Amino acid sequence: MSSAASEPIFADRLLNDWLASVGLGIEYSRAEANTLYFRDGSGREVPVLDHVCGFGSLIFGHNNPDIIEHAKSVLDEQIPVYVQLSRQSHANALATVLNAILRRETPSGDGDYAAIFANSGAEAVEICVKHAELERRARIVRLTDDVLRHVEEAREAVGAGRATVAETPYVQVGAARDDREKLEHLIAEIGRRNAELVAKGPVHLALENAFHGKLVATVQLTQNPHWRMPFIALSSSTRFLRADRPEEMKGAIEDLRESLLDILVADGAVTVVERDFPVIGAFFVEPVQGANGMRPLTEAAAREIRAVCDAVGCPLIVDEIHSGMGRTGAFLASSHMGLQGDYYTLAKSIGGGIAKNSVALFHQDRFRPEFEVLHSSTFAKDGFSAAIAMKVLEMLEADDGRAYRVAAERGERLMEMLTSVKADFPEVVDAVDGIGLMVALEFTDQTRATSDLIREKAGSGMLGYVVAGYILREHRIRVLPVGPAGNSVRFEPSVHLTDEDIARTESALRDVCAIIRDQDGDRLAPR
Ligand SMILES: Cc1ncc(COP(=O)(O)O)c(C/N=C/c2cc(O)cc(-c3ccccn3)n2)c1O
Repeated sequence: MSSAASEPIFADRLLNDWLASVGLGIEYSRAEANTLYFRDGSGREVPVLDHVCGFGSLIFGHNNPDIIEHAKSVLDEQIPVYVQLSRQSHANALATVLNAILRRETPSGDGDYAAIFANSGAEAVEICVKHAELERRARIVRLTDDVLRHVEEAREAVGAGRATVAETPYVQVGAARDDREKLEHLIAEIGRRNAELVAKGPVHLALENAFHGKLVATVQLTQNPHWRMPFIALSSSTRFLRADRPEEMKGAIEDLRESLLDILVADGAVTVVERDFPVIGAFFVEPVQGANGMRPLTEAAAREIRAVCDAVGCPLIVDEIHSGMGRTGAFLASSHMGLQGDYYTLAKSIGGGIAKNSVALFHQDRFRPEFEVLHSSTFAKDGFSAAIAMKVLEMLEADDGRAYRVAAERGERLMEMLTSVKADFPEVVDAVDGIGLMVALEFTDQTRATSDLIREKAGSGMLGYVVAGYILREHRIRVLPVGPAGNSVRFEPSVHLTDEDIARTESALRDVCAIIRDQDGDRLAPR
């Protein structure tokens, strides 16, 4: 395999060709704070304002000097990085700091979350899928043990002549007429049906336009069909629900309801009863939807989702991988809307922009200790990423949480600017949304635009990428679309965002909005 430049291409051939086609095929050579640098044809360093910031994984910016210094110091000390299956007190030290923060930021404030560390956000979510299944299976075992005990009681009662089996139970389970005199056939039919139900996997709940990762289980929790459908046969199914339609949520729960058959003896009669079966494994929720225009949940939706999980008995998993770690002006975005989780996931900025790390946190009332040895991975909980995570938490919590206040204030300035652009271009900007430094601007539907280029790119979901290529080329600012829609641009810079950065961004956005307003699409054409 070789490219026109005669060098062999073994990685990213398709991706790099596509990036070049939309004007994003830049190779960066240096990165610091909110700035990326690339070298132009004459070798000169060209600065680019970065609003993508590692898809929101750089709350303290690229190569933050304090984090880099800490990394160098721990490496110079030759800390043990990989010492699996030994006492690694740094894990509990990190979990202790996280618990103190969760006690402050969760609505119940009753803290005590067990921590399982991993290597990526999706792995943290996969861990939640696995732990939720442990919980669900434990509920199923309690139910099936009850049924086994009741079957023995029925056998004993009928055998001793203390109970009889009328017609109804046989009809209930559809037993054949000639089998209706034999209790054993009733028991066998109940056992067969229950075994079928137990053998089925769980159904998971998530919100429409959810993004929870792209591993085998998590890609089924990510609604984008382009990423999810090719692998749908590999994992449990998900019911995607609208957070703003509580009645629909309730209807979906009813629609998914399954019953386990049980057999009871009362007043000399054997009866068959139906018992709720735990089909739903968990409800996965992003407090701010990264792939859905950075839309935050409302407090009402947070209450509804909590009520659904309480009614169903499944864990509510708050996925803070994108929204957490201070990005929205609080450690947890869910603290803004009072969303109380049973599990929490964190990743991205916990790595300080230089390490890979993630964590799943399980409320002690639900945590199953055996899980600590059921899930593992070679690089998880390593000494280096833990040291970096401790430094990041220290920086976030410093000066009574100054970083959160800075994120909130910078986010307000950014949102003010976006709102003013929307006000001046009502026919071009459909929405601006988000919290803190997790915001997005969505364009109006351009699929019927008069400009051929704008219409075609909007129709293929590529308008946001072409706009990003234009802004990069003409304004030296890096933005990317949000999620599958593609007709939006996301802003998730670090706390180092300056007023000048915001002014430059405004100028670039007004330029693009004027192009779209005037349908001057050819100016957007990648060069
Ligand atoms: C809430 C949430 N839960 C789990 C994950 C998965 O974390 P990892 O990427 O660390 O596995 C993410 C990470 N987000 C990645 C992401 C979020 C997003 O909105 C778009 C894209 C993306 C990626 C490639 C191309 C286009 N878009 N990627 C997340 O935001």
